[in-house]
Amino acid sequence: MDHFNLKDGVLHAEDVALPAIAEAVGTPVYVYSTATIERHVAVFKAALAAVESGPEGPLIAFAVKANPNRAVLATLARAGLGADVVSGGELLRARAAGIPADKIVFSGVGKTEAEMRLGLEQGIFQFNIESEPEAEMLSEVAAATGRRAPVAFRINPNVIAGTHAKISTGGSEDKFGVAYDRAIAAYARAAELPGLDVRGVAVHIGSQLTDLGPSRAAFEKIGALIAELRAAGHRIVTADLGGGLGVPYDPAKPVPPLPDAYGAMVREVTAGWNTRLVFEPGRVIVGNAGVLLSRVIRVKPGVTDPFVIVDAAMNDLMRPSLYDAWHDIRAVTPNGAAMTANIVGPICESGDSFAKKRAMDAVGPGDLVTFMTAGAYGATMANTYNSRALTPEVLVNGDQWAVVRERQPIEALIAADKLPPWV
Ligand SMILES: Cc1ncc(COP(=O)(O)O)c(C=O)c1O
Ligand SMILES: N[C@@H](CCCC[NH3+])C(=O)O
Repeated sequence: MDHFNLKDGVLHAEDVALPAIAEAVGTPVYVYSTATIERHVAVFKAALAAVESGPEGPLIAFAVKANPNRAVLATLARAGLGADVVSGGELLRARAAGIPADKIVFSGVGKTEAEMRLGLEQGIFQFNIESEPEAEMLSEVAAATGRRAPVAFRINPNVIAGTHAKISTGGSEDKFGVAYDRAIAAYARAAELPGLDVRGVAVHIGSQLTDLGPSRAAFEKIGALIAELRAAGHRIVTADLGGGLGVPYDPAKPVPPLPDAYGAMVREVTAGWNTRLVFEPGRVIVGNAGVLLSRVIRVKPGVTDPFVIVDAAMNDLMRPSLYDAWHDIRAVTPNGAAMTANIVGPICESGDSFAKKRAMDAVGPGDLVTFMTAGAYGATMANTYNSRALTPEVLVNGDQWAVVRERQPIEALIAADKLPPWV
């Protein structure tokens, strides 16, 4: 359940009519619902209420990459969430939004020395490191300042997640994590490094997972590894199970497992682990909490189906062109009629297409449409291709709303380029 519903024939975000936002801010614009975000946090927390996770309970570290808007992060901070970050930039954003450093996990295969130093200075909860060379570098950086970095190795369990290849991370040919078979040797070496406090394991096999089987298989392997590591004398006190839970995009497809089912599976698999569990949900918290609101520029006849040309494009929402992802498309003021159309943006790429032969509400020039389930990996993946300024973002809360990122002025985009003296 989200909070985007028709009221008196007009699509609302909570109690705010979307045309009011479009009038005031222009289109395209991302619109997020506070109530949906808060509801998803509550549902996710409740789903994990019964897992064994030591006296402090699980650490739920929101995957900042899914939606790094500072107002969104501040909303999550208020709800008690930590953050999973993959760059110094994300770390600083999370801190700027009020997320305490001791609730921050730093993931990613390519942390630089500067990023390691930043994490150490901030006093983050844990570095999830992804290779032996990274362990060596982090140890050196930490030891140079007399610190010991709290560390978990991210393990690549060689489990195929069954999601889109571009968002699958747990196969042995993927760049992520230390190969399961190398784990024992990696921990043994890392335990000798002066700058590390190796105290955990981590795993994340992919995103938009619609079947719990692969996650279960990966977690079972992690459980076996924890036992092996302890037998080898390592102190393992944290287990980070990553993110990845899918959300419904296409109403015609089966609904992915709900957080409750995920929580029950985790509870069963992790019973007796005697670790503090960490979770890194992204999409499941914010995916259905956002829409991209856009206006139809014109409708162009096609050979079979018309092209509905909207003012949003692949630079604003990359998912359809990158992953052939489905986003439901709704009219903001549906008139009861239906149409089959190709929904495209104005960019000069054939790939700038949101949907082909889509059966949807009938719309015409000037009408508003929404791309649903755009709260995760939407605005954050936007770019300025075709010199299109970055899209603004709006956060709704009941009957209030605020611009939480202004539309980038085109002048700012142009001014960012500097001319060398010879032109
Ligand atoms: C290490 C890590 N943690 C968490 C996430 C969040 O994933 P999701 O948004 O699918 O929950 C990702 C992205 O796949 C990730 O790479
Ligand atoms: N960007 C992807 C998810 C990537 C997850 C990153 N580890 C998407 O939109 O589905």
